[in-house]
Amino acid sequence: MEREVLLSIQGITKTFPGVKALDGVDLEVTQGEIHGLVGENGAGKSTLLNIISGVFRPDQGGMWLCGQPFAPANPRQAQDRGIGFVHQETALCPHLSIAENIFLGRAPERSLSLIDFKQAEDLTAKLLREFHLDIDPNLRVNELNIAAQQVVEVLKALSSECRLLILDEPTSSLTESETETLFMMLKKLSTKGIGVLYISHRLAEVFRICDRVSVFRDGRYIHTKKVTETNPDEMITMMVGRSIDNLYPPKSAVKGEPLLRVESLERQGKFHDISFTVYQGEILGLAGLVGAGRTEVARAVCGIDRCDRGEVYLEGGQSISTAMPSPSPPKWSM
Ligand SMILES: Nc1ncnc2c1ncn2[C@@H]1O[C@H](COP(=O)(O)OP(=O)(O)OP(=O)(O)O)[C@@H](O)[C@H]1O
Repeated sequence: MEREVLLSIQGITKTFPGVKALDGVDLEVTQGEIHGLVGENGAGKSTLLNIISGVFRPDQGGMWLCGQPFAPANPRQAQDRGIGFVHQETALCPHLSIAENIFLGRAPERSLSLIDFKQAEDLTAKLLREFHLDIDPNLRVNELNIAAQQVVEVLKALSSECRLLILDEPTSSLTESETETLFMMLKKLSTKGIGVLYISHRLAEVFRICDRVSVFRDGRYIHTKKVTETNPDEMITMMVGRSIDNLYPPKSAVKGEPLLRVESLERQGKFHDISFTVYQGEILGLAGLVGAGRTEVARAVCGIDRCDRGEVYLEGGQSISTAMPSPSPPKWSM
């Protein structure tokens, strides 16, 4: 079934002193779709989001929301037309409650223009229940972790009857289970017909959550594809503008001497059975989501935090104790 176009962007250009951030870009988001926007750093994604949300005015080009011309002069106008924005860093008031944040600037009123806090609280509780979120609407935002704050941002956008929700790198500070909660919310929004524009550098997420994905490169719109009809390699090729074979230079298959060997490192509740070796001339990445234990492992290897079990060996087989935090990190012999 053809979905109706929610947001249509045509020929948008935006120049900052010395740089053309957007060069005649087009984009179409349909109702109820989760639309990924990907591109390398500096591709122009944030500039476009800022134009849609009324922060910047374009130099050229036009936008249409539900078929009507859309040219917000400021974020308030964009919000009034149904644009919701969840920022990478949440923009909530930390000392106000969840309900107060959600209804800030447009709280329900009683007689004599007094704010009806009870109604704001009830409406917030209803929104939270709708997403199966067991959070007290009266909690102050500074008592919430980043994930819960982001949930509040999403609910804030929804309570203002948003038609298009824009999320900019929403999972960068979330754990795996928090990411799942966010995805559950986004799926639910899409079933209500709300369009979602999802900006992320994490292609695996884009392929998991999005229906279609658009690629930008150097301020230009490149292509839009259904995620079922493309793959991460093709996306990367479009993002960087050359074949994926050239993306990373070939590496030497010959390993140098082992410099650091970590064996069965364990710290209760933090990480378990971590073993790896780093060889001369090698770059070893520790990947994982927030809360996966990467920082904790690195701190333990450096002797900053203690471990319950395991060994760390330096070049030449010298073992360093991981049982107690070192007064000073071990000296690496290079
Ligand atoms: N306010 C600004 N003033 C001057 N130049 C800017 C401004 N905002 C963005 N730019 C420039 O415009 C270009 C596009 O930047 P933009 O932030 O939109 O890219 P992006 O795709 O969002 O990158 P990232 O993924 O790193 O956020 C870059 O060259 C950037 O330096």
